[in-house]
Amino acid sequence: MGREGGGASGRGRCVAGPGACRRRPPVAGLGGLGLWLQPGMADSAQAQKLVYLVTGGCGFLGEHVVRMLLQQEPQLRELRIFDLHLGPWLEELKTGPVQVTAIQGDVTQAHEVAAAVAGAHVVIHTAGLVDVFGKTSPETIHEVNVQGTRNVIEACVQTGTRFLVYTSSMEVVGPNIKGQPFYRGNENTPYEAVHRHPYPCSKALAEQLVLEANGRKVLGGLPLVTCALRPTGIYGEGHQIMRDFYHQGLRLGGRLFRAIPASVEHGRVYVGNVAWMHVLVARELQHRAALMGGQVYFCYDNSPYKSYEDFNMEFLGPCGLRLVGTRPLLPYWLLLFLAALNVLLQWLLRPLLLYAPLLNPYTLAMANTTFTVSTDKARRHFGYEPLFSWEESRTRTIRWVQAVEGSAQ
Ligand SMILES: NC(=O)c1ccc[n+]([C@@H]2O[C@H](COP(=O)([O-])OP(=O)(O)OC[C@H]3O[C@@H](n4cnc5c(N)ncnc54)[C@H](O)[C@@H]3O)[C@@H](O)[C@H]2O)c1
Ligand SMILES: C[C@@H](CO)CCC[C@@H](C)[C@H]1CC[C@H]2[C@@H]3[C@H](O)C=C4C[C@@H](O)CC[C@]4(C)[C@H]3CC[C@]12C
Repeated sequence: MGREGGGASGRGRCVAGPGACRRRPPVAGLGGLGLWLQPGMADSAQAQKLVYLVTGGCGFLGEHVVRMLLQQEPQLRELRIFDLHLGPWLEELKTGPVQVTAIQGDVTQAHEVAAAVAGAHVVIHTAGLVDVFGKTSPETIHEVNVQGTRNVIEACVQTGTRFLVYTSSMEVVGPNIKGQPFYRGNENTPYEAVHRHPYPCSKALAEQLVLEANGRKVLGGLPLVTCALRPTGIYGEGHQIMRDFYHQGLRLGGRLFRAIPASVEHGRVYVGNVAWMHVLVARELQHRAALMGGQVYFCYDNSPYKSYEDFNMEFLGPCGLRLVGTRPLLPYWLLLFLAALNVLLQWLLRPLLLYAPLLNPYTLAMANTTFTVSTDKARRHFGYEPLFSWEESRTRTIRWVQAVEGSAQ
């Protein structure tokens, strides 16, 4: 089978700045948080021989990947979790049959990365700075997302690790700076991937590095096999932005005000399915290197196509919030003005405090531009089917928001 590339390749331009097998379903409910409980549920009948490293393993997605690996990867012998900030929840994982090694480290430090990678069979690189709110400088975003990824690749080459899965992003493709819609497109849909914001620029550069590294000889002479997963907007247990919207709604007396037309579709995917896709890709990359090496895959599931705000209401609605208005309450030009004002305020206040509201010109453009995917490439290449139905994903997320509510009282 030939390479699938072309259209939404994401090898776009940055115009500014440096820069199938379904196994046991995860067990629900961790202290009411809806996170998964049981560590080390790997099937003991199969040989446990592989060492996996998850960078960013304590982040929103990373934690789900870690728990999913422990539940769904029978070949796992040791799981290394590498993160700048280690979570206390890691302790509970250490009692299971799989050796869990927590490594506090920084991806920008090549020697720390190399030490963590040495001896690992597979690296899942999810660590990154996700910042579209101006909290971090463009230089730092570039350093962590691009140089950090370069360090991971070099560590694989130097230490002989052959399989690398990179968590990329839909933003590698778009929405682009022209705000052109990408309507239910796939990995081959033509689209002008041109970015200006530091975050998508950094993800695009990092993804390119990962894909170009496919086939490089690692220590021992065998080829490195890489691929990149591009989630759309991830939601689910632990999603900070959902939490922010929820608290904003509570502050506004249980209301959120519609700012985006209901007709603008924004792609969303459940975190459990994104984690499952990572586990499956990591496993199948070892058997289907010729087909999967150097490929990109959008992360998808059966979550409905909706606007960003309407989608959030699927969870926030049952938790008592209401979205006011069937149309945006403010005209777009006024929203844009407020977004620009926020940028000015952020700049003025910077010496005193960090002002980083959800609304800025970039987030407004993101939310206001249709970007949805419809693809079956992951199913065709490595048998991916979502592990969680939409109903399950929704229920789990609602339960988690309700627990956030409980803990806030
Ligand atoms: N959240 C989304 O909607 C989304 C969508 C598409 C892609 N992604 C990608 O998924 C990955 C994970 O995103 P997330 O939403 O879980 O973000 P997150 O911030 O929750 O997790 C990122 C993790 O990386 C760690 N990290 C940051 N800098 C590091 C460094 N220098 N060294 C080591 N670890 C470091 C953080 O401590 C954190 O635990 C990112 O690469 C992001 O670009 C996220
Ligand atoms: C104008 C506001 C009125 O309610 C709504 C602002 C919403 C924004 C804060 C979010 C809209 C789209 C989101 C992004 C998208 O889902 C995909 C992303 C890719 C990923 O790699 C990182 C997260 C994000 C950039 C995500 C961030 C939040 C939005 C911009």
